Amino acid sequence: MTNKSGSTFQDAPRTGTVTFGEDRLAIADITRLARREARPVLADDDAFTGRIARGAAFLDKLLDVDGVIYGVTTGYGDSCTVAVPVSLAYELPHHLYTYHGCGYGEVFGDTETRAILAARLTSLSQGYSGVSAGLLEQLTALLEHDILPRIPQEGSVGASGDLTPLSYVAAVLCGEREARVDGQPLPAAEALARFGLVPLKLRPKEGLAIMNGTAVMTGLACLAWERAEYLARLATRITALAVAASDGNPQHFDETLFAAKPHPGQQGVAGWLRADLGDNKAGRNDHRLQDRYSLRCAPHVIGVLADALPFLKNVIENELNSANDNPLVDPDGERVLHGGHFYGGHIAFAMDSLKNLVANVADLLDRQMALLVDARYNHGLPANLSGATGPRASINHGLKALQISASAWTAEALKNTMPASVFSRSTECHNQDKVSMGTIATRDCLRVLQLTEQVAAAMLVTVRQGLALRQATLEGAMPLQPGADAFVTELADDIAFINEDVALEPTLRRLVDGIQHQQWKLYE
Ligand SMILES: N[C@@H](Cc1ccc(O)cc1)C(=O)O
Repeated sequence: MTNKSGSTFQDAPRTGTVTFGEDRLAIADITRLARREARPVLADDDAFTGRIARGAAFLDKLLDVDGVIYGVTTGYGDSCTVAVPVSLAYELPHHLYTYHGCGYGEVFGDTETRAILAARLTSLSQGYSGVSAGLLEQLTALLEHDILPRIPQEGSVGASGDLTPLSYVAAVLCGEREARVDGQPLPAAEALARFGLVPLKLRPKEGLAIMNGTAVMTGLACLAWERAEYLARLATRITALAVAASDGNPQHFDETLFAAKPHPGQQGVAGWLRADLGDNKAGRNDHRLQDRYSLRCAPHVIGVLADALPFLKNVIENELNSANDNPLVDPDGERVLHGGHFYGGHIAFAMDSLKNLVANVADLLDRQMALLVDARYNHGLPANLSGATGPRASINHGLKALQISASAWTAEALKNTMPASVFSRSTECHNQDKVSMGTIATRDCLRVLQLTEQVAAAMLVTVRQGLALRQATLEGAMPLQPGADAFVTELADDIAFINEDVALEPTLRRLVDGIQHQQWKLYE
């Protein structure tokens, strides 16, 4: 049985809440909301509601005295020199989301769209955007009722915020454009009405507040980080099984060896490998004194990712909990602060880095697979890990095509590591003459993650097959520690041993789904 998103995993019940406007939110808060595992709640303490009310009231007061406020009584961006009479200021937000309705490309999926909404709500709840409580409530209601704006993925330069994609959020809040409810496309006004919601009439500055920020790249970065973190653990488990299947040398992960190189993440990966393979002090040099790099140096590849993750988490969470808007409205000092907090440079850096780290893991696993399927390097296993014997061996090709696919996925992942942030284009009449391209970096990163998860799925099939063959035909695989051993038993139940050629696509899809749902508990 598959659910709406085509996954065999049942959606988890919504337990617990995530409160906006209270404490600093974490990546996990956004991803729980994105998977609909938690309910969104707005803080209702006096400190929060008072601050929001003061910000909106201060803007009203400024308008009353006819002050010049960027984006409220002026045009947008380079058009900030154009004065807008107060009588038209109320129409301006509507124009902003309307002329930004020029997105294109694939539409973001449900999980992504929820992450984007949650990230925008986190930022606006900092109380620096001068928005009304009503806007925050409507945004919360979209998340609560799962009314998902249809957001095309392309058209943001990631500085000036994710203006164009976020214009689709602004429009839906106002009952315009299209939303998805329960997977069905609906005109936004109908979607709102279904839940008794009334379209917003944006107050001056509220269009900018919704759109002039980094919520698309930041929400997606939360999802990317979580997937990368799981992948680091999965790639380590796969490496352990690749060592066992190829009768490699676990001594490469010796504790004293790694104590001599003090990168904590790398040491952690080596520790996980020892937890799977045992603390093999004796060393096993039956075939070669030293395994090839894709096995021997696995902690040096996966470990870079492991070492970067805590740093990247902090960067992403700082952006998440920022007022990434312009101008900021300080409700207490009663000042309008003009700056460039919509600039997504930190997320651009984080995602350009993460996609590089993840693609290196794809490359590592692809190389491990190349060793395992090749009878010249796999220490006694059949070519292509084919399980067929006797005359039938001649017509069976085992994992030959799977390896070709894994190579293609790896190549595509590596190709997507080109940094996006260095492709800044001066745009918008040279007002936005330096931009982050953080949203492109993030979309690249998600693509690289998908491809790497596919390579990992191919490797799960490979190690399952390789271990079974070693068990059956040779003197047996090296003993595994309980965690890894239980994992292999589960894999063997899940993936049929391949005697005769079989079309593996359904198996791969099931495994990728499992990876994306973190099916296996790893090193917890
Ligand atoms: N991000 C710009 C605002 C902007 C808004 C809409 C645009 O179309 C262009 C620019 C700023 O705050 O300076």
